[in-house]
Amino acid sequence: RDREIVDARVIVTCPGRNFVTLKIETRSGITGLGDATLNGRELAVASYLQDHVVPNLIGRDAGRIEDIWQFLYRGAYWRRGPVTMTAIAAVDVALWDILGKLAGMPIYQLLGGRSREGALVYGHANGRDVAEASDAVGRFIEQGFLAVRAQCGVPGVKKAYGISSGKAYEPAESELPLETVWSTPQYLDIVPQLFERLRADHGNDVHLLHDVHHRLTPIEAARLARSVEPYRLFWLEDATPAENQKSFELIRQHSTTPLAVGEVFNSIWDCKHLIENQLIDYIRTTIVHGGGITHLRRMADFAALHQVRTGFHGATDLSPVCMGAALHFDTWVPNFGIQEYMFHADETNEVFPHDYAFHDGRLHCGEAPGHGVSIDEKLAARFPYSPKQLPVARLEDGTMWDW
Ligand SMILES: O=NC(=O)[C@@H](O)[C@H](O)[C@H](O)CO
Ligand SMILES: [Co+2]
Repeated sequence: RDREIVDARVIVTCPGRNFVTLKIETRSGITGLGDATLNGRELAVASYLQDHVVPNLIGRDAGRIEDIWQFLYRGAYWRRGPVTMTAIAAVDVALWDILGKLAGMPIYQLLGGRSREGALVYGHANGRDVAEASDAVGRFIEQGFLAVRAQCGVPGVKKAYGISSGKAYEPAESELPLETVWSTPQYLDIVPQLFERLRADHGNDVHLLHDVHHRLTPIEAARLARSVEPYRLFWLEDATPAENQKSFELIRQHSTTPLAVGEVFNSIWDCKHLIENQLIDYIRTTIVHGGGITHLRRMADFAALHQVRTGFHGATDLSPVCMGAALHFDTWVPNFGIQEYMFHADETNEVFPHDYAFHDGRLHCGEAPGHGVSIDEKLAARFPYSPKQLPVARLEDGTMWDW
């Protein structure tokens, strides 16, 4: 009876950017938190939880994590999709958090214990041109990062993905989507120049990553992957949209550049073909959008069978609650690859006190029971939701493209 769920509340707050958080409370007073943030579609998940999931939670045993996952996945009837799986993830992570507090153990211990000291992370360096991007990479190396993602502006393209020139990068910056214009030919020319310069300026030891962000066709992606081979990237991410998982065969045929994909996936079915045919090297699907710890454990174990490693998405639109849970997962998972780490805004960190910490190029989860992240609800209430959507991209002739 102590573990009976007596309350579950959805908290929408905007400290620096919008976040949706689910707080589940048990009869014993122990509470758990789950991130439910879906950038640009936050209120859809808030309503899915508030109106359709929470009524199903009251009265259940918080310890029945798997059964609640199966109930919410199969019981929704309309299976999968980012809204459903983000809502399920929020419940799942909150229940793992409660279990940790009941057991007096950090979540990594519940999963099977520590497999490493800290999670290798990569930071986001960007610049309007190659020189500015190289300076930004240098600053991350000075901060102790062992891995850095580098993005640079594309001549003739305003507001290309990933370019914030200095301030923190927050793509969902307008109430309705910002329309950007995209040019592939210019991009295919500048990226190899960027990495040639980065290797010349910073040497071969630092791990360098790049995010194509879905903007190439498979053969263009194959060409880019081959053209950056001399610079030995840690990975080339989202090289082409992956609804057609087979399209990655074309990239694989032409290059040994490691490939990462999956931040927009929400279940194992989105990447089963990619993984079992070893078309990728890292799976990016993360806990908040991929159905929580319960489902990500299945995905990671399946990936391990095919020597595919994890590379969790970790942008600022995934809250510290997700980062906390992700780091416990990263600490346990045997086939760990790397963890994306963008700095949250100060207000975000104040609303979500946490015990993870960065040092020696790695993020270290804390030892607190559960995932170690809490929420200051009074402070959260001072940041009302502010409608924001992600940009869109069109080609120069107006054709709708991928951002
Ligand atoms: O690899 N990281 C990314 O691609 C992110 O910057 C995504 O554009 C945002 O999280 C979308 O909300
Ligand atoms: Co990405």
